[in-house]
Amino acid sequence: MITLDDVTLTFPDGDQRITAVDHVSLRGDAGVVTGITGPSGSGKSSLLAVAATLIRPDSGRVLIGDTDVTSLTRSQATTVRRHRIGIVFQQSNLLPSLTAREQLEVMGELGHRPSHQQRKLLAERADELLDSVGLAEHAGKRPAQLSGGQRQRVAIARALVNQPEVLLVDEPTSALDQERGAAVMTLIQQLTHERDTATLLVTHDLQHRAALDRLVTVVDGRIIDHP
Ligand SMILES: Nc1ncnc2c1ncn2[C@@H]1O[C@H](COP(=O)(O)OP(=O)(O)OP(=O)(O)O)[C@@H](O)[C@H]1O
Repeated sequence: MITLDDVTLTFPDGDQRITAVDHVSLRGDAGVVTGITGPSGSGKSSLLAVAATLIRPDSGRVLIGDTDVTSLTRSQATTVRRHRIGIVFQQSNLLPSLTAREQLEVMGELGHRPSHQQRKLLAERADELLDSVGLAEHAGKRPAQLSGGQRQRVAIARALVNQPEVLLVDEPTSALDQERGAAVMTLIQQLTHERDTATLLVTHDLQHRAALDRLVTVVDGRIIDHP
């Protein structure tokens, strides 16, 4: 579960400050895709960056499970981010020289040197995840050999390799056509249900509304409805 509790985030804007997130409280439950929508500039990505511990809010708290990540040091927050949060950005941000399997293995090895046994388990998990995103046969391919939709699937699998409780996804379909976009959204919903992740998914277009279990709308940094 992820909880944002009365979070406010401002950015400098000349000699003033602009409020990107304005007293937002939001809970993402395990096994639920919570969609966050709203107009351009309304603060969706800022909200996600705070949830990801990438930006510390001016005030308010972010809890991952029971851990208040806003009170952690930068290095403690990095550890939480690596182990408990998976992040998928608009562009898949894959490393060009690595195969699909290696993208996942590298993520699993970040920050520690795995034993032989751990490496073996990681390779198994990478294969299992690539299978679950429909890419078992493409595990040995590099990003340039994959389509946009396949690259986004690798990015989703990579985000799940450390078995995170929280999955944060920013506009996953923006580089995809409608059909591939729909397939990626359905996949995220299916993995959220199967793996019990608390998924927050930012999207400005609602043609894939069916793949969201819940939807909140942000306008001018505030959540305006909580259906
Ligand atoms: N690094 C930054 N420095 C200054 N202002 C910023 C920064 N990032 C975002 N903002 C401002 O904060 C507000 C919210 O931006 P944000 O990117 O979170 O909106 P968004 O809803 O994700 O927009 P979009 O749908 O266009 O991606 C905007 O007014 C934006 O200009």
